[in-house]
Amino acid sequence: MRIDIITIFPEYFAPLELSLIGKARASGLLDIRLHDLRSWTHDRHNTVDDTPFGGGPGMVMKPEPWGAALDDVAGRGPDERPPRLVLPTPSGRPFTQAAADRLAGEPRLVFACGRYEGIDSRVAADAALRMPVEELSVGDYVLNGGESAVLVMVEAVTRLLPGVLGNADSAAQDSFAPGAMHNLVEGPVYTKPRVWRDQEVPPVLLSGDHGAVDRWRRDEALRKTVRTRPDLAERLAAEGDLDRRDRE
Ligand SMILES: NC(=O)c1ccno1
Repeated sequence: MRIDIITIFPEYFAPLELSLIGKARASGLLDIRLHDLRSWTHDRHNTVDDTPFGGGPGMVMKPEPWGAALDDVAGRGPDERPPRLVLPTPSGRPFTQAAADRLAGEPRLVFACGRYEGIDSRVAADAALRMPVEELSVGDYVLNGGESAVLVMVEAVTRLLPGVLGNADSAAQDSFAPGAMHNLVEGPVYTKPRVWRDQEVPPVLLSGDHGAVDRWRRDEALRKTVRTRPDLAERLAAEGDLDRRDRE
């Protein structure tokens, strides 16, 4: 997968040199390219923003640098599939595990990091003439810019690519993963020592009975989901999963 990130703060993405994503880039599994939006400005101050039409506080990112940057970065050959453009914004559709799974199937993603009050809305409309465009939100809160949201999305998406996680099975057992963990969050996990500060590891985990361990883990995931995510528990109940799983 190739990922292009356009931002006025390329240094924000230093963490993508670390850990599993860093290793995937070094191995060629993942091609992440950073682009400084100011490279597409031509004035002395490398201006990327201006006051909003209609008045109001803050500044809006100018369309010209974004248009030129996307023309260059998201440009493609006549027989190449266009990349998918992702715009992180509080006003976007929720970025969920399902969205991460879907985006992990894309050969190319371009992330546009807005700042200030956002990017002139004509940029997304213009880009949509040439490529699929998605506005996605990592949560119902506002950040100072899209960079933190893109770090979150890039990590959630790229960890699903074959070969990035050490153990391919672990993603399937994560909270929200499609299949057995759909609408479920993970329950508790334990490692050595068996007793720590008078807390003992649940004996079933030491039993060697894999069926019993699987059932215990599912029950604990259900309990955790009911306790911390009643919204998901409602969905499970509506799908009849909660009752069926409860009985198992
Ligand atoms: N909630 C978000 O995804 C976001 C992006 C930029 N600011 O907030």
